[in-house]
Order: sequence, then C-alpha cells, then structure tokens
Amino acid sequence: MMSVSSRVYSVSRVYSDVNKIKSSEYWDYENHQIEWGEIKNYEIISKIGRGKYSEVFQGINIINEEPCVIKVLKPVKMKKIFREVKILKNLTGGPNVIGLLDIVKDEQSKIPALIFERINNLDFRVLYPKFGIKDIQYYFNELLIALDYSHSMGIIHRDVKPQNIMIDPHNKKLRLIDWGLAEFYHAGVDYNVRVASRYHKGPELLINLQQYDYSLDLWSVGCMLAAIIFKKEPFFRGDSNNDQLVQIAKVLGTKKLFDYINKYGINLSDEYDSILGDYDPKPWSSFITNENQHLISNEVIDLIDKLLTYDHQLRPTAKEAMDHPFFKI
Ligand SMILES: Nc1ncnc2c1ncn2[C@@H]1O[C@H](COP(=O)(O)OP(=O)(O)OP(=O)(O)O)[C@@H](O)[C@H]1O
Repeated sequence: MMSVSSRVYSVSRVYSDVNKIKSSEYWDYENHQIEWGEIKNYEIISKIGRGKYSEVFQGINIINEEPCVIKVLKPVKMKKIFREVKILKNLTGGPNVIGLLDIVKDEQSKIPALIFERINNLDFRVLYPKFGIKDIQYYFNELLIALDYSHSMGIIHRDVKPQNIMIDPHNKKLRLIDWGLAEFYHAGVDYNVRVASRYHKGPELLINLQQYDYSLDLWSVGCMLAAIIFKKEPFFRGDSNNDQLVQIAKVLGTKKLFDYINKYGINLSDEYDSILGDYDPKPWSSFITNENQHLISNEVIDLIDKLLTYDHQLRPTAKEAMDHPFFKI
C-alpha cells in the first residue's frame, strides 16, 4: 500500500526513521484490531459541536461518573477510522495530547464513537484576544510540547488550528485534539496534500510538494502565533486554496517562493499564472498597530519570521522553537 517514491527529494531533518525502527504493528493501522468497549457505560448529555467527520457530545461515564466527550464518527472509510484510533492509542498518555478513554459501537447502526477526556474549553475567539505575552509564551510552549512528542512518535498532526486546541484557562490546561487527519511519517513517501484547513495550510501543500513532514505542523503554529500577536485572525485569509498561496506570497514575497519551488524541483500549477503577481516581501513591522503593539518584541517577530518560512526544511522544529529566545523574555 505505502510506497517510497522513485524520486526522493525531501526527508525530515528530525525523527525521520522513527517508524522504521518501530515494528509494523505500531504504524500499520490497516491491520489494526479494535477492542470495543461497552456502549451502555456512557450517556449523552448535550451536543457540543459538529465537525466535518463527526458529531461531538458532552457525556458521562455512568460507572465512575466521570465527564467525557463522545465523538460519534460519520460514515467514512474504515481505513480513516483505523488510522485515527491507532494514532490516538499510540499517543494517549503523552503530554498535552487529548486522552482517548474508550471506543464503542452502536449495535444497531454499527457507528463507532470515540470516548475522550473532557476539557472545559473556552472558545479561542474569546480567549486569545485576552492573552498577554506570558499567556502566549505559556500556551505556545504547551502546544510545542504536544507536537514535539507526536513528532518524536513518528506522527504528523496535519490539522493544527485554534479549533483543534482545547484550552481550560482556569487549570492552565492545553490539549491537542482531532487526530482525524494525522498520519505516520515515513521518509520518501508521497503524501496527500489535501490536508489541514485552508488558512493553516503550509506552502508545501499549496505547491503540491508531496514529500512533506513534521515541519508542516510548525507552519500552522506560525500562522496561529502571527494571528494572536498581530491581532489578525486568521493571519493569511485565502478565499480558495490557490488564493491562500497568493495571500502568503503578498507577505513573504515571490522571490523566495520561486527559490523554494526550484530547490525541490517542483512545477507550479499553471492555475497560478493568472493570479500570482510579483510581490516584494512585506516587513513584519507593517503589521504593528495601536491594538497589538503591547504584544510586539524583536524576539516574537523573529520567531514568527522563522516559523513562517516557505522552505519546510528551514523552519525550526518543535524543539528548536521551544528553545527560541521568545520563551525567555
Ligand atoms: N475532548 C474534548 N473536550 C472538549 N471539547 C471537545 C473535545 N473534543 C472535541 N471537542 C469539541 O468538538 C469539536 C469537534 O471535534 P473534532 O475536531 O475532534 O471533530 P471533527 O469532526 O474532526 O471536526 P472538524 O471537521 O472540525 O475537523 C471541537 O472543535 C471542540 O469544540
């Protein structure tokens, strides 16, 4: 099923052989046997949300009276369900990763549901505007801890965005959720670029560079950090996937985009011919306003600049980002 491409043009700088070292049982999710729990142990209380792939409810475990979240999956390919379950099983218990408590199946409909620990999440549209520098340092460090852990376990999240980061500000708790698009990293394999949500898609996805890696998640972190610091949510707002790259190029410039494409021998789709202009890079200082200046420092601008680098191999890793001077100011 999984095959190394005939032309290997990009390999992750870190954790590139994690899955090679582990036995196939760890990453071969297609042959995963799910052990089903008891559906009668759980009761639905109320609906929290509805995603593309699921309906999510607040629930309770009636045996121990622990609150939980019940994610009832919509009918998708069993392969996708196996992948999410296998990844959650591999990562559960890791730092700041949402804990999977159980997997159950409705006997009549045969629909699977995932049972998670429940986080008292405050909506990011309410929470982020109240953040000061200390909060931003704290929560980004917590997010990077989750990502470094996942990457060290050979897994790319591929959908990092505010909606997938649960924060309980009273307990200063952060959990990375929604591992439905996450994938095992194997060096030299071509991956599907139709992942992540538009505003957080890395340039590699938009230029159809299929040998991407963990560094994709660091681009999404850069988008989130820039949005919070500059109070511009989302930071890059494209109205289509192609326009998303145009919005990025209007900030980072076109010269570096073409350097990036040439370095990896990528041909840019001709769909871009009519929409991509010739843009100079925009200085980060041009995004400073009266409303955001209290959050600005040379350190945070340097970190944003490094995360929002076209070339995925040149972005800081999660660990390198945690070591950045921004976290020491
Ligand atoms: N453990 C949890 N604690 C609290 N809220 C949660 C939890 N898990 C999910 N939610 C809420 O439910 C929403 C949908 O969950 P999730 O992202 O896992 O589903 P999805 O179907 O994959 O969504 P999407 O289509 O947005 O990717 C989340 O954005 C969040 O608001």
